[in-house]
Amino acid sequence: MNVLKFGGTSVGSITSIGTLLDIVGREIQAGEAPVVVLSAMSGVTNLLVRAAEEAARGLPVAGHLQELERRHFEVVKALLDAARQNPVLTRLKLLFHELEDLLQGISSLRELSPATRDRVLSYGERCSTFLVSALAAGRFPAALFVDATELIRTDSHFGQARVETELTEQLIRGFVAEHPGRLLFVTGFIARDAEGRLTTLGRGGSDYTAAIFGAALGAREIQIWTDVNGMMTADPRLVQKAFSLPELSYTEAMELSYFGAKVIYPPTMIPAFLRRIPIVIRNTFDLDFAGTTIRHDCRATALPIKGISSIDAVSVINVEGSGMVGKAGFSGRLFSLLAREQINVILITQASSEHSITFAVAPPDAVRARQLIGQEFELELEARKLERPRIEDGLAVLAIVGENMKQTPGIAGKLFQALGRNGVNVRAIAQGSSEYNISVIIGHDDLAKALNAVHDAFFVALTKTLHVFVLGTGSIGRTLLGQLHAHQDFLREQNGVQVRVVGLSNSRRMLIAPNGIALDAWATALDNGQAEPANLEAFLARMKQLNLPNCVLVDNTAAPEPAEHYADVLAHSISVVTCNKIANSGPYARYRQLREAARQHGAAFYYETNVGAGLPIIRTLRDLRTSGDRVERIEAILSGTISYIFNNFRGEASFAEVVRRAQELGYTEPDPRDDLNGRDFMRKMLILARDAGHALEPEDVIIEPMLPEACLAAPTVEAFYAQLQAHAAYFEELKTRAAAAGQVLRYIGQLEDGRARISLQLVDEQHPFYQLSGADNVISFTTGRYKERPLVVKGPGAGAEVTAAGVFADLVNVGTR
Ligand SMILES: NC(=O)C1=CN([C@@H]2O[C@H](COP(=O)(O)OP(=O)(O)OC[C@H]3O[C@@H](n4cnc5c(N)ncnc54)[C@H](O)[C@@H]3O)[C@@H](O)[C@H]2O)C=CC1
Ligand SMILES: N[C@@H](CC=O)C(=O)O
Ligand code: NA
Repeated sequence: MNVLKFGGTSVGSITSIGTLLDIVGREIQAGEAPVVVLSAMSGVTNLLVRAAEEAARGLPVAGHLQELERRHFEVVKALLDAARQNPVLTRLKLLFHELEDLLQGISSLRELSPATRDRVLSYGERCSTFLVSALAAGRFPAALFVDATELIRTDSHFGQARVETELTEQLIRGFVAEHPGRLLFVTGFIARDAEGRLTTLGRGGSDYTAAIFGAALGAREIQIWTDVNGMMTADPRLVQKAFSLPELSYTEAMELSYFGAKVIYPPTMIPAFLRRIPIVIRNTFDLDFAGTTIRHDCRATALPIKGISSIDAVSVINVEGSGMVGKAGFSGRLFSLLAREQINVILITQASSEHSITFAVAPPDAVRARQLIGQEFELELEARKLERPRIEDGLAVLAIVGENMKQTPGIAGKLFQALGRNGVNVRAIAQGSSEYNISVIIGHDDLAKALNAVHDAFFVALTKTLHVFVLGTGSIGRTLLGQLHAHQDFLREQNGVQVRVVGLSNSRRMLIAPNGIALDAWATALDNGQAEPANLEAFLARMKQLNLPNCVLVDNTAAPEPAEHYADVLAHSISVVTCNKIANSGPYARYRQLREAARQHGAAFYYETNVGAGLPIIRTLRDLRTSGDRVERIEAILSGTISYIFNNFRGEASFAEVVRRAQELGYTEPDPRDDLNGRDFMRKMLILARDAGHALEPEDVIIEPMLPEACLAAPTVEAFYAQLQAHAAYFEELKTRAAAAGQVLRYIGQLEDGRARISLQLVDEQHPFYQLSGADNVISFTTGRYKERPLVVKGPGAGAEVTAAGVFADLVNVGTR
């Protein structure tokens, strides 16, 4: 035999009651008649609470009563033949009259005692259960309405009475024995004390009723029919990727439901646990969902945690002072006091110095708790052995739960890493010695971010979502967005990373869409009504305010403004990926500051494309140094543009024409003068020198210009081209001289003994830099280990495709680090 409990939404509407009766019918067909336990219709308990409270204040309650009647009568009229409606409506009317009298009494007395309140609330279950049993009788003649107050005996703790198990079980068994073959429809939530006064089992107590009946009757399983797909890995309203759990142990279910996941009322677990009866949570509105089963013999899973629960509002109280140190019984006094005053303590931590105790309570309890402590510990406070307790508000609890934690090291590490990398400050930590639960107190504003980041960290079989804000949709930005679009499926399947572009800006327009911008339609999206005029400050402020997990800013501009903000962005634990060289090649102090900010706040700062575009140069240099090698000398060609020019300055084409072609091919900086005057190369040499350990400033890099003075002085790009053309003879002469000597022109950077310089050189066939084509870069590292034959990286070092690919790789590295 099974016990089936249906929650408020399952008895809340004409359609759901139809489904409920089908589910009962299926059970009967499958074998035995179940015991059916019902909640009040959805919303009815709240309505009764309001009616009782308003009656106690002398307010009129007729409206509430009418609403109650309407909800129930509507179902009777829709689901019962006209001929059979009358007796049902009459009996319901009778119940409503009783309720009305009761409310009138409350109103005259202007008083609502807990006992009376319980009586008022009981009408919810009594009406719904009578109603459903009457509807069922047409289809199942064995249907019988059972008022659980006849069978469940409790103490007199109104509002949350404690069940007298032995007596209750006897009564239930006796009743069932007297009614063989009947299909019982039992009121949930309500019971009675020894004096015959009505009591209730606490909010959500209908689940408990089902478990009590299940345990008394030795049910095969207790089914809790609700409106969600069982217990989930996290609150699905906050974590989109939360998924339903197929199985849980009683302890896990208890831990998850104490914190937030209101799918099942925690005390329900106890009778089921004691008799080892599985509890199956099913969804009345999704019959295909197989359910979450809570049982003692769960199958082993590889996942170290089962779920993440949360309480979104708590206050923390800090009690500290020398008076506590080594004082046996101090915490006993403190917590007995709170228990006596019915203040529920959610979480406790005590430092091993015993100098302070921190505990969390629901915000409405905080001030009272502080007052009580003030009274109880008055002497200690006077004697300054205790500080006045401090209350901190605006906090939340996040807890990871799972029995597997016990056997798995590194769980706490993973939790704190996910929190740390997302800049979530942990205010207090508690781990039960049972190791089923690690709880942390964090800022309420960080809760959604923290839940998602922790969910991504533990449920790695799912994809990790990077929330990306992109600056710049020019040559590189546009190409990057195209590559991300083309490879998003592969990235998700192979790397477990999903890139969600949530912000996009160029110098004209910007758009922020927290659910993501379609990567095949970003250009039109930037032009449509949701987008707005660009404003870098507002863009970055919104990015910080959204506080999304695994967040990355990608800078594909050549502008100085974004670089001004990197340190602040990193300080918000938002990673930065950039192909813009400005931040790394400005003052050395800023170069240091960015690394420090990234390190301190767990963010990544990746800029592989700052040197040699997609070629692995920054990474190679870092690997050399982290593995203990010492860079003695760097020799490099790092301007793709100039490389292209010298490789193609042949035949008829003038120097100016070749420069123009380099620009058209996307090798140059947005302003090609930055390439030809050596500034772009200087930035790269400076970044390399710094990454190699030298604290150089921009002016320390010596640039031997390769252009005549007039070209360098050109005030505009067009004037620049005109000057190049005007100096055609100069460049021809350079070319002829080189050819005559069997040499080629190369613009080469060198770093040795901490000194960096860039110069125009003529090299012959013997030189390793002789053989280059296209926009090739080449870099040779002479190091302690690569001494005789240097380590050389060579290949295309400019161009939109290779650069965007380098940015892409950096982004994936943020996701998989
Ligand atoms: N072309 C190449 O081979 C390589 C380029 N890079 C770097 O890539 C970066 C971008 O180059 P391109 O795409 O060629 O430039 P681009 O001129 O084509 O595009 C720049 C984009 O940045 C936007 N922008 C400018 N200021 C902005 C601001 N304050 N806020 C938001 N957006 C802003 C512009 O509207 C434009 O969409 C440069 O920093 C360059 O040094 C790095 C390695 C190789
Ligand atoms: N304009 C640059 C592009 C790469 O940084 C170059 O020509 O090398
Ligand atoms: Na690179």
